[in-house]
Amino acid sequence: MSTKKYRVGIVGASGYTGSELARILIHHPQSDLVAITSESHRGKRFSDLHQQFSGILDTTLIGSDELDIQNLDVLFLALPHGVSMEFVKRWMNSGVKLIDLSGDFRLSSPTVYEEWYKKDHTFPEGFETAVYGMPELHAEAIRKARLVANPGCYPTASILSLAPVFHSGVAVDPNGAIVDAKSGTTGAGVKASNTTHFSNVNDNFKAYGIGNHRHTVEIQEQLSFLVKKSVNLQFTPHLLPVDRGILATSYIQLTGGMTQQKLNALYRDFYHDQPFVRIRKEAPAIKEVRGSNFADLFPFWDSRTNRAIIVAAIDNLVKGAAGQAVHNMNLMLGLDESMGLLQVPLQP
Ligand SMILES: NC(=O)C1=CN([C@@H]2O[C@H](COP(=O)(O)OP(=O)(O)OC[C@H]3O[C@@H](n4cnc5c(N)ncnc54)[C@H](OP(=O)(O)O)[C@@H]3O)[C@@H](O)[C@H]2O)C=CC1
Ligand SMILES: CC(=O)N[C@@H](CCC(=O)OP(=O)(O)O)C(=O)O
Repeated sequence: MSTKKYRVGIVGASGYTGSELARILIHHPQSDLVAITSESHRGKRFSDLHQQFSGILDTTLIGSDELDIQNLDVLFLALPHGVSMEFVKRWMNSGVKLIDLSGDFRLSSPTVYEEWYKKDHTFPEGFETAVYGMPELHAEAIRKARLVANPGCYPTASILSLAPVFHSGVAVDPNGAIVDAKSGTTGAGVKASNTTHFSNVNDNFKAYGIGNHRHTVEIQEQLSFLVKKSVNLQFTPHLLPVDRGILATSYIQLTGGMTQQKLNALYRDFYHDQPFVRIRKEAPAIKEVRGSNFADLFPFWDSRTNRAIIVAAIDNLVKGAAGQAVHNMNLMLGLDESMGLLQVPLQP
């Protein structure tokens, strides 16, 4: 078995997913983290910015204009949407494998993007090449991809929850599904804002983006792709007073004839060869996946209302972002898909 080291770079080092990528990649046996960029902190050391890396990763940050792109095998873009597309445009034909953590290339077309993100797309050509990076659904395409659009954190929890039932065709009305999701504040990025201000988050809990959050269309499109017809669903996010974690509870109306045993079998069969989806016997808690790449699912059949209720827990920064991105890298490089990603969750 080859033990070749692949040369890897991260753009956007000062952000949360940039730091989480570094945390995973430094222990990845076949990655060599050779370049980390920061526009706002170039010249500083990575560990000056993220002090938990002191003595572990003291690499000097460079500007993205200083990157020796020809010298890299893989480049992660951990940038805000709207910013990332310019970098994809610049490096699309450089030969480097690009993994974009933003939402810039996740949707089916620039038109859908502009409708939901309320901004112009400056690199529409990228949509022809981009592959939606959810390994549980698109592993074959990801293996051949030059540009992977890494999924959003809420869509990761939501799509994994709904896919087995939608794929089996037992939902009464695929348009009637409801996803009620809650996220920790790191989902909003490193920049302080009124929303993430301590006094507004601590001892508090609120819904936002009701009826119009951009992740609604991302979830709908992936499920539509799976069932080969248009899907409309209800998605409501909430902000939790915790650092990390997403807990999503999904409701799908079924006809009778379902049992708890059959529902469990549906989920176990759909994910039987997936290393990071764990089908649980009880509802998972966010601390049971914290710091790990696992997505824990609990399918529950409510015979009283004929509803399947699926509770999902992920770490938004790992399975919802950096971990899933490294999983995509493994597939793109033809490596064991779980390489460097089998950390045990940090509990308590
Ligand atoms: N946080 C999460 O849970 C998840 C995030 N994502 C997506 O991943 C991407 C990165 O997220 P995250 O790490 O949380 O974001 P952050 O806001 O924490 O970090 C983004 C970084 O991008 C760099 N940057 C470069 N140009 C700009 C610019 N014009 N404006 C602002 N920042 C800029 C900055 O780093 P520097 O100055 O060092 O270059 C900044 O720290 C986003 O697209 C996000 O939507 C996806 C799933 C989950
Ligand atoms: C808690 C929180 O604010 N979460 C973010 C989504 C997280 C994310 O990064 O999603 P994208 O990659 O699709 O932008 C939000 O609701 O906007």
